[in-house]
Amino acid sequence: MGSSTGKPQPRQQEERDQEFAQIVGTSAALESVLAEVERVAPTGSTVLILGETGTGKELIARAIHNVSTRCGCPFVKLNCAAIPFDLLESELFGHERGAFTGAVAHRVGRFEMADTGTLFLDEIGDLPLALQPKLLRVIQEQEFERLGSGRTHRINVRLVAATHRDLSQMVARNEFRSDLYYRLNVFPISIPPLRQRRDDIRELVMHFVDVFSRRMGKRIEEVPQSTLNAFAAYDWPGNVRELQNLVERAVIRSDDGVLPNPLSPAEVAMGSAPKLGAIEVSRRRTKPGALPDRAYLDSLEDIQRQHILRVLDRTGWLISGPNGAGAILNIHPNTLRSLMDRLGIRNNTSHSSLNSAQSPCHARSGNAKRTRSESDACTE
Ligand SMILES: Nc1ncnc2c1ncn2[C@@H]1O[C@H](COP(=O)(O)OP(=O)(O)OP(=O)(O)O)[C@@H](O)[C@H]1O
Repeated sequence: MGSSTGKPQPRQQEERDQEFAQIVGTSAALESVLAEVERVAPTGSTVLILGETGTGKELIARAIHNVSTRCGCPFVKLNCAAIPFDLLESELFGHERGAFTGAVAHRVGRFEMADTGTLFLDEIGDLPLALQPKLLRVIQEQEFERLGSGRTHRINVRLVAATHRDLSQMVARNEFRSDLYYRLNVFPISIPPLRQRRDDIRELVMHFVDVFSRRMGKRIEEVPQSTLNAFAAYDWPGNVRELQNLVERAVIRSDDGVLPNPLSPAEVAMGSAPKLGAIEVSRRRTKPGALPDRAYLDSLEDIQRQHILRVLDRTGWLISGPNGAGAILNIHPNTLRSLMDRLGIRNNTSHSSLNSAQSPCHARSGNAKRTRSESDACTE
């Protein structure tokens, strides 16, 4: 653990590195997240982890548990979005036999399973309003009753919750109870999206190349600069999970020891950062005065096409009206339509703008979070 007074000493640094061994990356943004983890872990306080899908919220929750005095006790996870409403209460608090139709035996809930340890409630923003007072009570009083029982159970559980939603906005819309929000928001930790910590990309790529090449028994001897440049310029809407999946795809595709660029043109168009990012990468690696590699210089049309596709993706392909792409791009809808025609942008799977069989919408949903099954709500 680092001291609270400044930089960790070498031994502390070594211990810290071991504790965070699974967390790859050395960007300043990630380092400051880890410093927050170190600060809060030993306190036992409730932590709220905020971040887009795939940024590593669960990894951070586990790190908080591992660095805390509860390490060695249970770490129990429940994904509130993965459990049907009717079953969620029983999952959390357990039930007695006969508590409801189908309750043929008594069942221990996640709070009891996590006793003395940590309960990680993922997607807390999806917790139904009806269950929120019960959760508030158990956080405040550390006691609850199983469904169908009047017996009160006392427990000692540290709660770590996570969400990709803006809970304060949900509170403003009366979709989330303010008292529960304040109780959860004791110590918020925000994990920045990968596009805001591009310094981590290279290390993550190397890490996952290592993981997948070992797993598949393949030798990857070279990760070309062009592949790294493509990764560095991409926007990563699915964050580290998406990067992990794309590296896996690239390792599967590699048959000559070289890691190919796994990003399809559709993915690049849908999720690319402003291409200046790529140019900057080239510039940084190019001798002063030399021109960046032409391969990374997009034509104006390419940039227009990518930007229009991104805006259309946001508006659900709505072109006119105050929420349409025309209004966002500040051009008349008819002008936008003719521009789309000229650039070959069409909203169907056969559009040819990207030379791809995949529609942009499909490309995006391919990157998006995989549907979680009930089995994701696992226990360790
Ligand atoms: N810094 C990192 N180093 C190594 N692996 C990482 C890192 N961040 C995330 N991952 C990996 O990326 C995947 C997604 O991470 P995780 O499940 O923790 O994200 P999440 O934010 O909880 O996602 P979701 O919101 O969809 O539940 C996991 O396989 C995790 O191990």
